[in-house]
Amino acid sequence: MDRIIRPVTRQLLRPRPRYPFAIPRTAHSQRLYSMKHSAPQLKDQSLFIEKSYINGEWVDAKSGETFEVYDPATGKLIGTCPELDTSDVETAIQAASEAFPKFRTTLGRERARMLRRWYDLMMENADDLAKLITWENGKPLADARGEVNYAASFFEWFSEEAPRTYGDTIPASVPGNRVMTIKQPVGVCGLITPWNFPAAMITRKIGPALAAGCTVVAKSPQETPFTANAIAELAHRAGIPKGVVNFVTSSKNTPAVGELITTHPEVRKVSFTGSTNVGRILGKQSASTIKKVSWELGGNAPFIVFDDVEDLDAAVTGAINSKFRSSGQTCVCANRIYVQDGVYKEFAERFAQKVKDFKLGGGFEDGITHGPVIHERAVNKAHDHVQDAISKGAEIVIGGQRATALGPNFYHPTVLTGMSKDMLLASEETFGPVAGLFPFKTEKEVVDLANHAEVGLAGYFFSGNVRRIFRVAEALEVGMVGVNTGLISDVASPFGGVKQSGFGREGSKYGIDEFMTIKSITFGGMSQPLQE
Ligand SMILES: NC(=O)c1ccc[n+]([C@@H]2O[C@H](COP(=O)([O-])OP(=O)(O)OC[C@H]3O[C@@H](n4cnc5c(N)ncnc54)[C@H](O)[C@@H]3O)[C@@H](O)[C@H]2O)c1
Ligand SMILES: O=CCCC(=O)O
Repeated sequence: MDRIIRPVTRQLLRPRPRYPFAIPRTAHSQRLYSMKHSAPQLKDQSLFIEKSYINGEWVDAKSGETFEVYDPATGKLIGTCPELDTSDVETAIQAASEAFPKFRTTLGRERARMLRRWYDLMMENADDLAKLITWENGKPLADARGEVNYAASFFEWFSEEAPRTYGDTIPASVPGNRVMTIKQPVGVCGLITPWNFPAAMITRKIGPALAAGCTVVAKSPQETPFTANAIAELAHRAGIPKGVVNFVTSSKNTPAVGELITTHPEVRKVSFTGSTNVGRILGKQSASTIKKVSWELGGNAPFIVFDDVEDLDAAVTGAINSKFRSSGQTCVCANRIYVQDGVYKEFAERFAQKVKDFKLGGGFEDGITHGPVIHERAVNKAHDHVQDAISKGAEIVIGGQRATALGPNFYHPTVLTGMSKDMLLASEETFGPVAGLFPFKTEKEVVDLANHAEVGLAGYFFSGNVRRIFRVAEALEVGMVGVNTGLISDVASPFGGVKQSGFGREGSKYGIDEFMTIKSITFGGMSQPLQE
């Protein structure tokens, strides 16, 4: 893959894709971008932006400080982004706050059109967005393309929800009263998201926020700010009014920026996706001003295969999809794979065979099925889980080592058998390409094991018995269950967890409610007789 930026002059001469109305362009897109780094060849190189987006402008940190972002596959510098501090983010919050009174009064239909334009622009620029995702996150290009579709689907979906934020009329229990409710936008929202889905985690929050009539300050992850910035540029081109969406970047200042967002009185809602530990900190901070909050936190998903599975190959494929998607770095990845005694051996053989066929490498290389993990700490965590399991009696079927020849962030996809509940992998989210297969005997035993976790995001099982399907789906302590499938992510389906995986639901018909409040209006003296 040619990863050298085209000569700037050719870029400027090239006709730009036009949207069927005048696209406002930022100063950024006129300027010559830096030639100092190698980069994938984007069709529209002006989507690669080393700035933050505040009040409709691309800006630097007032301090002039920046932080560096590296390609996890090659270790090469991608570029730099502004190291915003609290005074910069205060400006973003003020911009969102000033934009709110006007934006909240726009018609749902107008907001629908804005979101639809943003969706269309994401789809028009899908190849470039996918390249940016692969570049800074490492996932294979085909997966990145899938993420762009998924991410854009939240704008499409919530463009359809925006005009339909209905209230109720409610029969009062007080004589003469009439009660109705209206739904109103909660206000300025602070959104904080992780690197594992550089596009989708952001759009899953901004889509419903804007549909509801809120304005936002989104803090993008320090590992993957460039995808977020490209999405911000598309917001600009889609005509989202200035101040309505603000994208801020920070690395070492993140805790201070997070504290500002979660304690600022003008911010009325915080929605965070990330680890349970950071969620706990943000939760405490948000309590200071009693914000409305949504927490999409860590998982440790059980994946159960019962002896009565109808199609063992489908269960193997489901487990592969669930475990190894994004090299094991999704919050809904299977972390503990429980297989009943009667099919354990056969399942393990077929599962390991599929993993042998994986091709590990840089996400831009042809034929690659799995890329690097995000950084060396992630490799170390995966390896620690493997070493811990081996020291407690597990066996390596395949993998179990760093793939050092490819680079420091690569780990061989690994399958372990003979797992037991005292191993680290049973209680901690690995967030890496390590599959541990745990044998079990009974339904009761496995449901107890599955529920023996502080978190409860997703759970999966394969069974051909309809009574068992209902029993187990209802008994699992998780927010999302996959029955005879390993893939549950869908804009139409409510996404979220229970226990220490957090609360709130994203996507679906429920997602917009996280950004609205219900106001009841009671009318008194309404039961007079008809006038003669
Ligand atoms: N439930 C979900 O929908 C979901 C989705 C994706 C990822 N996750 C979870 O996210 C974790 C992986 O992502 P991660 O390692 O980037 O998580 P993380 O919690 O370290 O970071 C997530 C985001 O929070 C920011 N952050 C970190 N410390 C902060 C602070 N003190 N104040 C404000 N912001 C702060 C980071 O910059 C990043 O943008 C996993 O646990 C995974 O399960 C959950
Ligand atoms: O990593 C968490 C989100 C994954 C998804 O939405 O499928």
